[in-house]
Amino acid sequence: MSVAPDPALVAGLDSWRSMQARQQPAWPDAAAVEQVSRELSALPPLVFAGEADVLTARLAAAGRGEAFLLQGGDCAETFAEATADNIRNKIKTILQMAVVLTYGASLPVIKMGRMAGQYAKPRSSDDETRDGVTLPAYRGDAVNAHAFTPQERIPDPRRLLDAYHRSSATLNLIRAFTTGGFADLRRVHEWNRGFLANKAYAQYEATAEQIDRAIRFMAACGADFDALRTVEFFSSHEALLLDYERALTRIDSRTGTAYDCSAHFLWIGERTRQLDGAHVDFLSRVRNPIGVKLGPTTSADDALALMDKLNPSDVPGRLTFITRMGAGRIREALPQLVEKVTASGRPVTWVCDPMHGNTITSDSGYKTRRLADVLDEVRGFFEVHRAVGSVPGGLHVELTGDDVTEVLGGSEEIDDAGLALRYETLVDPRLNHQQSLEMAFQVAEMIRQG
Ligand SMILES: O=C[C@H](O)[C@H](O)COP(=O)(O)O
Ligand SMILES: C=C(OP(=O)(O)O)C(=O)O
Repeated sequence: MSVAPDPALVAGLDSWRSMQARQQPAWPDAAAVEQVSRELSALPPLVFAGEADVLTARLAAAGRGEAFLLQGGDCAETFAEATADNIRNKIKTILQMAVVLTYGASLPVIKMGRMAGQYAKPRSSDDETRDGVTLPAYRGDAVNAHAFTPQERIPDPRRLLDAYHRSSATLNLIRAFTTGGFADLRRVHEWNRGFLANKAYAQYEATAEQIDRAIRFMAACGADFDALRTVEFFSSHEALLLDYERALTRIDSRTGTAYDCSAHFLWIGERTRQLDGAHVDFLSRVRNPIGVKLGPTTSADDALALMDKLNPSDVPGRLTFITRMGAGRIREALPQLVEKVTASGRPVTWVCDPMHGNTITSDSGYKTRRLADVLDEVRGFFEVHRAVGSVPGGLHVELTGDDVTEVLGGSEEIDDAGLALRYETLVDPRLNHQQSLEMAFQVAEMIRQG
């Protein structure tokens, strides 16, 4: 039997429309946006509310130190790259990192992609100028195209429908890979095939061999391995384009409450987390587990006020704070936040995004990051939580399963000249497959030390 929603709850889902919504595209035609919203509202949800509830329970465990979140994927997914090869390589990378973390740290790892919906980006500037020509900035494939022509840069709401369909196809393949046998832990070696031999892969092979031996031993003892065949894999993206998120929000017939069914987990970005802003209001009204990015200027009072607004009933796992302070600032900026939030005794899951506070421009002009800074921020995150007695609950990273050259350093020693070889991202630099594995080994060690 379905539960009827409270009419006030349904009306509240549109209250963001009278608030300031930052980082929205300047859509040229409001009627076209309304038409697309109607079409999206009539399409099936991408996820089931019950799956979001399972994730809330998993994130609650991460908040208590009984699990660890690994959230990773592109800075910005693109329509052109929503291919089987790309999706498979990203999943393989996340599965491999998860194996390294699970084995190294003896903790269950919650696997979540910045995938199947990460098609919109907040930007520092509304415009981009090249050779004296100024056009609207690229805001992700859900909004406009990257090509630098006046026509391509005009925000087009029909792209929201494309974003929905690409997300749907991506999620379909993710579900096939993660439940159809590809993610079976007994294939742990095969996820490494096709990558060139190097230090991180050799280290991975050694771990995989140990896991294999343990599995063979348990099999010989008569253990039942059905549970190893499938893995839980959750989708997530920044809930930036409120017309899209609203249209994908549905009333759960089991409970009469609202879920944003565009993904299992949605987060609010550093640029849109104003307490009286539209994004915070909208996500306060859906029941998914949600995150908020917190940059180095966040005060403890900001964090506490966000908890009041976004998780007034103190549901464990509902609210994740994703801190992105920068390696140079985390040790001074994070303690005051963590101390006060911890002293409140209220549940929050703390996750480290070591990417967004460490962006630099290289001498040759590439937007990049140093792997050393990224790892140093993760180290600082663990140090602060250990000192305060709180729980470092996870990692949020921009990565790809491919062999790109966007982040400096790592055992391949990518330098400024090397960036030009395969710099493919349209917005922010991502760890490549090897750098991602290197990071997993180091983070497993950090967890183990605790
Ligand atoms: O991914 C994060 C932001 O969208 C990105 O850093 C903004 O980049 P910009 O400063 O190039 O606009
Ligand atoms: C824009 C992002 O991050 P932040 O809001 O932390 O800058 C992002 O994660 O894509």
